[in-house]
Amino acid sequence: MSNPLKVIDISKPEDTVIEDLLDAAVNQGFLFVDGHDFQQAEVDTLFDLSSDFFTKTPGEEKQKYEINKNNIGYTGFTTEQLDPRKTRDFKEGYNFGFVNFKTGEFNQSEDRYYGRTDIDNANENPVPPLFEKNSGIISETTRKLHRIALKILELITVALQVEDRRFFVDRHRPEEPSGCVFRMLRYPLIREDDLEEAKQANPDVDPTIRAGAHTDYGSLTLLFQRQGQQGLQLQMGDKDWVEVPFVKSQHEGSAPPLVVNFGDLLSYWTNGLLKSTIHRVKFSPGETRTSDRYSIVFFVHPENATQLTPVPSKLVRDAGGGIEPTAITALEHLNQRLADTYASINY
Ligand SMILES: O=C(O)CCC(=O)C(=O)O
Ligand SMILES: [Fe+2]
Repeated sequence: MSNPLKVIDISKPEDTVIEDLLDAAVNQGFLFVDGHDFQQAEVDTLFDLSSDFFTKTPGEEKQKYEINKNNIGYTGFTTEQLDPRKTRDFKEGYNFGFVNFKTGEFNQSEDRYYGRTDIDNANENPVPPLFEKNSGIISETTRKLHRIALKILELITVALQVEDRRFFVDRHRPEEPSGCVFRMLRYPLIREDDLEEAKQANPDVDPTIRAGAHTDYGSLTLLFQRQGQQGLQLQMGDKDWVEVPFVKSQHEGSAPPLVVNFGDLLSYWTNGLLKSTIHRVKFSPGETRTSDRYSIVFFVHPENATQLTPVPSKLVRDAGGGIEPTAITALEHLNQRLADTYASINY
């Protein structure tokens, strides 16, 4: 499969990568990022952990950790609907949230996360025992992903010719409350749901679509996929759907490049200059896939209180054409999008 996306190596000197980064952000909204410091063995361990959780935990046990108002927990096969016009997504996921990226603590209680107390109430966002047992690698992974995200954001700041190169970094501080979520996802090979019923209600239902067409909400999304488990597709330009291939790292022993895309918030913040591209997950009919698709995703958001007034850059100003979008906070932006997606959960 040919690769329609750029691959940038963030371990290379800054001035050799920023042009490609900006070009990808402005024209495609997606790219591959190599030169992160994840080893293949490390990422294999994470995927093994994810498959252990999804395939070895009984359904009723998973329900005990069902997604809550903090966007933390397990989403089963009927919870999420990324494209509201279509059937529900046939996939399952587990969201880790309320992470302090300085200490690596995750699923903290609300009071502790917001700094109202030092005491953690572990029952509020309970961690399944398998993840509790492996909390070390989960913490390390989230911290590392956050550092990589900051590096990419700093490169974008330079590419956008913003005077203060820490503009985004200062608004994504690791220990401040934000909408950041670390997520494990599984799309089973065979779908077992009431598709017939869904088809009768809506003849447009396509059983091969596993995550409906959508854009991401935050600033950046970083994703690991596995060889032989493709399925992510993008809507770019006037082309129909473009497949994201699997590509290998240029670094010996390293995990594959991260798939990185820009979310609605960053697009809003840059007057639409950076693209938040529509994507979905689809299994091709009749393909010779032999395993489920697993992905590991990190959704990056700025600190909740961040005011989304346009980024101070001439490129951003020009993109706005003199029109200033309404200044809302990052939290307001996120809440609006979450309310649309989880229509069945009351906030
Ligand atoms: O699993 C994937 O490849 C894509 C997931 C995704 O787009 C999402 O969860 O927002
Ligand atoms: Fe997405």
